[in-house]
Amino acid sequence: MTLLEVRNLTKVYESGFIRKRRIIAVNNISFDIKEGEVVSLVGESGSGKTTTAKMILRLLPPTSGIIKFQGKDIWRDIKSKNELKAYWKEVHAVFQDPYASYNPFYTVDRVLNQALNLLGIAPGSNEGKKLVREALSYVGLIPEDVLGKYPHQLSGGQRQRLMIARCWLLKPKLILADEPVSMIDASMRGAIIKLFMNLRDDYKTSTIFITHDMGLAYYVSDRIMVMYKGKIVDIGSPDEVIKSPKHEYTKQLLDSVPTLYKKWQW
Ligand SMILES: Nc1ncnc2c1ncn2[C@@H]1O[C@H](COP(=O)(O)OP(=O)(O)OP(=O)(O)O)[C@@H](O)[C@H]1O
Repeated sequence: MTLLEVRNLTKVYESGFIRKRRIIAVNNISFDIKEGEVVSLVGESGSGKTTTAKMILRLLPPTSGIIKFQGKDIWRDIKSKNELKAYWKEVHAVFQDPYASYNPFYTVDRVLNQALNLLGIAPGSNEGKKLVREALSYVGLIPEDVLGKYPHQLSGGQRQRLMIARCWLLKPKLILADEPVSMIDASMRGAIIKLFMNLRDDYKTSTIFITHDMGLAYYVSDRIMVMYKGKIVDIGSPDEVIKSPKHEYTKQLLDSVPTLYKKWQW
């Protein structure tokens, strides 16, 4: 089943008052994401990946084009704050820097409590406490190690695990993960990626992985989309993209990945 449809999506940024400068960050891209599918959006810095994610997350309006989630045009049909909240429960973001997702003045419990509130469950209730314990256990965290702590008291890996625990509570249909392991200790990366795979296997959660790392994309994705200067220049299964890349840029990306054929260690 198709979950997300992106059609002819374009974003043009304009800057400057007197001499207007136009940057075509995303240039007429179209793709679908199916239920339970893990798709990587791979490209160099400035290729338009984050701009694409922000439009899908309904944080940034497109210049033109349509984004449909479960058949609903997210920019036309979502009108009220409540509808937007419901959308963000279904389409959830996990960002590159887990520290930025936390408010330094509050303990980390808040990110889980906010999720419980979204679900209409009181955080202090027995059900709320039980769910938090289950969520932490799902991501391999011991409650006593993290609850009541401030974000700076946890490691980057622990902070990102907590963001995935939040996903476990909300059970979104689609996760947009923007470079989710690039700021995490190399030894921890495989374990964090595995948690996204577990969500896919256990709950059919679809994921869009935004990354510049073709090696990572190869091992985690059902499909890879290569983005270059705002356009999707290659799209297909990892083997298709790697064995018969269509665009010169994809070939260059592949040349720069010497460890691609080394299996990821989970
Ligand atoms: N708010 C903005 N105003 C003007 N130009 C912008 C803005 N945000 C992004 N851009 C430009 O749009 C283009 C695409 O940027 P975007 O952040 O989407 O790329 P990216 O592939 O996500 O890069 P990175 O991997 O570095 O995050 C770049 O040329 C960038 O400079």
